[in-house]
Order: sequence, then C-alpha cells, then structure tokens
Amino acid sequence: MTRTLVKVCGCNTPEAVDAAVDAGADYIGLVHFEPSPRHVTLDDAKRLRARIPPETKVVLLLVNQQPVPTAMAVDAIRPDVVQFHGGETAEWLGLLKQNVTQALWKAIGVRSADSLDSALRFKGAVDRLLYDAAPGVLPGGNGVAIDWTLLRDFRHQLPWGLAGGLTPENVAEAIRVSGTELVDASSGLESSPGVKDPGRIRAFVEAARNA
Ligand SMILES: O=C(O)c1ccccc1N[C@@H]1O[C@H](COP(=O)(O)O)[C@@H](O)[C@H]1O
Repeated sequence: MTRTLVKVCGCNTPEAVDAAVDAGADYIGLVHFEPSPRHVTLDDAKRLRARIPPETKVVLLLVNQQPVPTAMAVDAIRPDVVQFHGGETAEWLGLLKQNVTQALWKAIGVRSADSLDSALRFKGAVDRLLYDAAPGVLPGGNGVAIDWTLLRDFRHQLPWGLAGGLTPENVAEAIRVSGTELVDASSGLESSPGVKDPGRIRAFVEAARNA
C-alpha cells in the first residue's frame, strides 16, 4: 500500500503550524494572498516557517503575483515548494522554473474532463498539478469538492494531487475513488474561516494515513 502524502494548508498561527507538524503532515501551506482569511504577511510567514522542522516541507501559496513580488516572497521564506493558485501561465511558470530551486505546483480549477486535458500544457513547466474546484469567492480555499472519478479515469502525465473540500470525514473516500497520492485540505480543517482546529488537523492526517 502506498503512503498518501498529506498537505495541511492555510496554517496562519504557531498553534496551527505546531498541530500540523505534530500530526505528521508532509507539507504545510502558508497562504500569502491578502484577500484570504488565511493570509500571512512575509514577516509572519518567516516566523512560522522557522517553527517547521526540515522533514516537513513548506509550501508557499501565491496568487497572480508579479515577478518581483514572487521573487521577494521566495527569497524571504525559502519554501520547499511554491504553489500557484491563480491564472499564472505555463510560459511564465516555465521561465520561473529555470530561475528557482523550489519545486513548483500549479492549481487547476476542475470543471470537467476537459480541464484535465487542458492542464497538460503545464507539462515541463511545473513539478505537480493540484486539482481543485474552479474559483469561487476566492481562487481556492472555498471548501468545494470536485468529481473525484474524473481523476481516476484520466491518463496522468505529471505528478498530481487532490484538493477542494477535503475533510477528515471524506478524505478516505476521496483517496479511494480518485487514486491520488497527495491530499491537500484547508477550510475543512477549521472551526471558522481562517481558524484551524488542531483536532480536525489530527483527524485528517490520521484518516488519510489509514485510507
Ligand atoms: O486557502 C485559501 O484561502 C486560498 C486562497 C487562495 C487560493 C487558494 C487557497 N487555498 C487552497 O485551495 C485549495 C482548496 O482548499 P479547501 O480545502 O477547499 O479549503 C487548497 O490547496 C488550499 O490550500
């Protein structure tokens, strides 16, 4: 049985970061996007990053940032992964990939099987695709699930992961149906928008591990 990788995203306090580390998450996401209730400034992100041990990977989430702010954020935080969750193009990400050491992930808003075909344009430009619901109020973090069967039936050409509306209650089923090797959750692990619940973080990691 393969071990499913687990990302806990939107950790914006020391308590949330510590809960995700203690639960054994593989990746911890820091959201640097002002409209989000999970936004952290670069100074706060740096402080949170310092609490994360090397065996837990840090993912910096950016949305439609220009090249200079992107470089500043990457230099300041030194994440292991940069996750792009906006309308960033394959061309731009391909250029960026030549200039940074971090792994690059691109979130894809999935509406239908066509979304998966169209995302193949990111082949060579990013290291992983993260399938999420199509943008709603925010570009992500809306707690909306996608049709997991689309992923099971697709011939994947890049490493990929599943996001969108995952919770401790549905993650085992999501892994079983989609066949994903990585799950990513944010709003489903909260007691209110932007407030992580340590108990739900623990339950999510445990449910994913036992799936
Ligand atoms: O979490 C946010 O506020 C956010 C803001 C802007 C872009 C992405 C965001 N979150 C990411 O969206 C997916 C799905 O989240 P959810 O589990 O449905 O809440 C995940 O990668 C979040 O990190």
